[in-house]
Amino acid sequence: MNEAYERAKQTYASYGVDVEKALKILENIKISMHCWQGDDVHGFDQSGPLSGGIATTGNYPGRATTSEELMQDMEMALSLIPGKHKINLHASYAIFEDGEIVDRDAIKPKHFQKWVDFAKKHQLGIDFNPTLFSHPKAEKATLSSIDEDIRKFWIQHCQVCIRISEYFAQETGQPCVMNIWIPDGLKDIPADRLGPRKRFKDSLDEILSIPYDHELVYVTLESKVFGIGMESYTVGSSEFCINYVNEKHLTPLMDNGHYHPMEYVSDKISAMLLFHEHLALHVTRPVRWDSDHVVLLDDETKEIAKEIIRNGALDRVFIALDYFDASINRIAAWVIGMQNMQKALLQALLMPHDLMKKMQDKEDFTGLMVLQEQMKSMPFYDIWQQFLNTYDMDECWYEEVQAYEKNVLRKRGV
Ligand SMILES: C[C@H](O)[C@H](O)[C@@H](O)C(=O)CO
Ligand SMILES: [Mn+2]
Repeated sequence: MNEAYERAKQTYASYGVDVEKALKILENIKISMHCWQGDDVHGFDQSGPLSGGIATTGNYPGRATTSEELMQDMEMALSLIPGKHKINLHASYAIFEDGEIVDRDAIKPKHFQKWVDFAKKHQLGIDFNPTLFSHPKAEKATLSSIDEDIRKFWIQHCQVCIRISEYFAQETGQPCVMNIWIPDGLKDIPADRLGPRKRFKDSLDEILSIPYDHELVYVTLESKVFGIGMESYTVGSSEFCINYVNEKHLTPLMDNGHYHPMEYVSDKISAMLLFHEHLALHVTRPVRWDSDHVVLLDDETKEIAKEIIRNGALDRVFIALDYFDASINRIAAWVIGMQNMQKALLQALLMPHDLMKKMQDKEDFTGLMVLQEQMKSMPFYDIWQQFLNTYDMDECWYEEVQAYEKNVLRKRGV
């Protein structure tokens, strides 16, 4: 018997919290792990620079440069993360064989068959993203382009991505969240804000005019307030995206790096849940701006988790991570972020939400503050250890990552 765990369980029980129930719920929560942390968002379909305001800093050795390496690294990371999850792919991670070169408007399910094999081997679901950046045709604008050929190219790209998303869902037996984000915008003050948004709307209408199984594919739309090179105006603003998903019954996607620094996604979740069946999240850590730092167990991550749990929205919120840090060991970056999301959810599951809500409703704000502060020094560590133990895991995972870095990553020569 684990005495520390049993004692901690009793401490939580004294607040009316059922620890075993919380652990059971956590076991079944899937978090979508983004493949692009492993190769600094390069992808396999082009060798040009990153674009669309996507930037990585750092040159930590061992970046994955092939699909084999990326899968090997993801496998390593997943072996250190408790539970069964999903992986999140971008279209730029298509795998071409025998010298085949296929542009993004013509990629097919077969170019992702190895990812499906990988997912099946590890019992993972797959989420997907059309890649509308880091491509010669994305230098200016994509779905809002004034150039009809370019706009059509990206419409076609998103349509083939819907087909690939259906394939993922059929093969894995789990729905695929397919997220559309465009980097279109302007560096300086626009003369016409309406035109590009009108073209973006028309493009989305055309993309979504193809039939697809709405039970298998959840199309989401991700807004952004600004980006590098589009500081003054983004076509896919929050208002645009929220209104569009409302009209078309799509799913909104909120990335917590995509708002003004004093705006919090945690505060937006309840409002979105009142009007949408589902909500998708990109959990990240914006340091002063959309810097996509590794997710920590910080206040906003914990608050996001609390909003999902206390509103009973686990089956309505798709949780994905979105960050890319090239300055530290990339496998550690995955493990830290994934485990922190799980820790935040577990902490939220271990809170007496009904009691707290009653206090708020009775306007007992002093009692509520006392209780909220007490929650911060609960014996969470012992519960987390118990969770790791059920998966034969412990806190010493970094030693395994260090050994992998020495034996595998450092031998790659990048
Ligand atoms: C790779 C990107 O993070 C992603 O496509 C998008 O979700 C984003 O957040 C752009 O800032
Ligand atoms: Mn994002």
